[in-house]
Amino acid sequence: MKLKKADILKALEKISAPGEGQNLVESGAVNNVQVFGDEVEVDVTIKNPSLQARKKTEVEILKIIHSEVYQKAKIKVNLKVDAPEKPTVNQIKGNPIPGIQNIIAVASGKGGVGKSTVTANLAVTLAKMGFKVGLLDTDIYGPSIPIMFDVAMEKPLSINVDGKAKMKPVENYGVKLLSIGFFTQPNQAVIWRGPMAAKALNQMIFDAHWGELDFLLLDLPPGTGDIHLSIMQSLPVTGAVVVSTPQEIALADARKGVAMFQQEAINVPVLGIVENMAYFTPAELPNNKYYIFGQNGAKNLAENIEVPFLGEVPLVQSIREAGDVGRPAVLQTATPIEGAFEELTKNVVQELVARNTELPPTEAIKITTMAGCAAVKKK
Ligand SMILES: Nc1ncnc2c1ncn2[C@@H]1O[C@H](COP(=O)(O)OP(=O)(O)OP(=O)(O)O)[C@@H](O)[C@H]1O
Repeated sequence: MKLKKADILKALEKISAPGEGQNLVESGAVNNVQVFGDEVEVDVTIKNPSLQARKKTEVEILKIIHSEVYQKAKIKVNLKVDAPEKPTVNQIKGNPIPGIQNIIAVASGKGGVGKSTVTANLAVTLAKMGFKVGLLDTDIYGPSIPIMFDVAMEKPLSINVDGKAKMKPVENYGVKLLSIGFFTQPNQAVIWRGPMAAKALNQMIFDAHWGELDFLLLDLPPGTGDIHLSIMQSLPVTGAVVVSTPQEIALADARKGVAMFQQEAINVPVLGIVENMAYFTPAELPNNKYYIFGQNGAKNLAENIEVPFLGEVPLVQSIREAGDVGRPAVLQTATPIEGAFEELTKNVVQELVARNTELPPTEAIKITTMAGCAAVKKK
């Protein structure tokens, strides 16, 4: 028997395209029908990639041609799937905090690599550039921001905002600060259970009067634990910065830190990796570099896992001293340290701008130009 293409197409009109309101022919799913005597070949492309949809479409095509056109037709179905690409942009999660434009989480896999030191100097550099900056120390295990900003003895005041009692961040060096350390005794070992810590953090985020901020930096606890998850879930984190030393064991943990942000459930864009303690420079021999923890480790890691490398910070005694006395090192102007942090901060802002242009505008992302960034203008 000689089959007719028109009859086949008419029969195929009785099948609906999976996941679409139209039939297979109307929707354009049928790309081609070829007929050779009693043989039929149907090329069809559907949008639903599930195995069930593919099987169902194929079986329906066979059935309808057999029942409506010719029972003994020899049918070949070439089925392709053209699923719409998943949006590659990252989603902003959590409730936006009114007035806060960008939230940057600073993380490290391993403890003690200088995450708080980098966060503090990044915050002060952004403030020096003219941005409005807040820093939330979420490190429940060892909150060091109050010491690094010389405000360890201060307590946030309660103020009345629109009839509600709100916590007023402590301020120093142009940076608004809240830390879990303000609510614990210095000598007391606080054992936070996940939900308790999450509650305390939520209060510091949502019951605080941060006002207008261009950037809220989050100093995260080291590692990749529960607390990280609850922060990522309750806050629209714009991007993450991962700090590592060039040392092998720190790098292995930094890799995990990056992977945590990139997990599908978290999906926070990684702005890049910072190499802290990249080399040691003695004050009396400023041109000598000693690669105590190895050379370019974090830089190579960044290249390897294809995330931006944001910059390197040397291991310098004055950075440690500045942290201990509560005056971040970048406050000493015209030093190589100030220069290194300016370069780093400029790169962070640049990556943030790039990331914000790729995302649909939301309350959480508004910085779209480098205007106001003094370090950028200088270059
Ligand atoms: N580039 C640097 N040069 C000299 N000392 C540094 C440098 N970076 C950090 N330090 C010092 O190393 C110690 C650890 O730094 P920091 O507390 O910032 O690390 P961390 O990763 O935040 O630690 P934690 O795991 O406790 O959160 C501090 O004494 C700090 O002053």
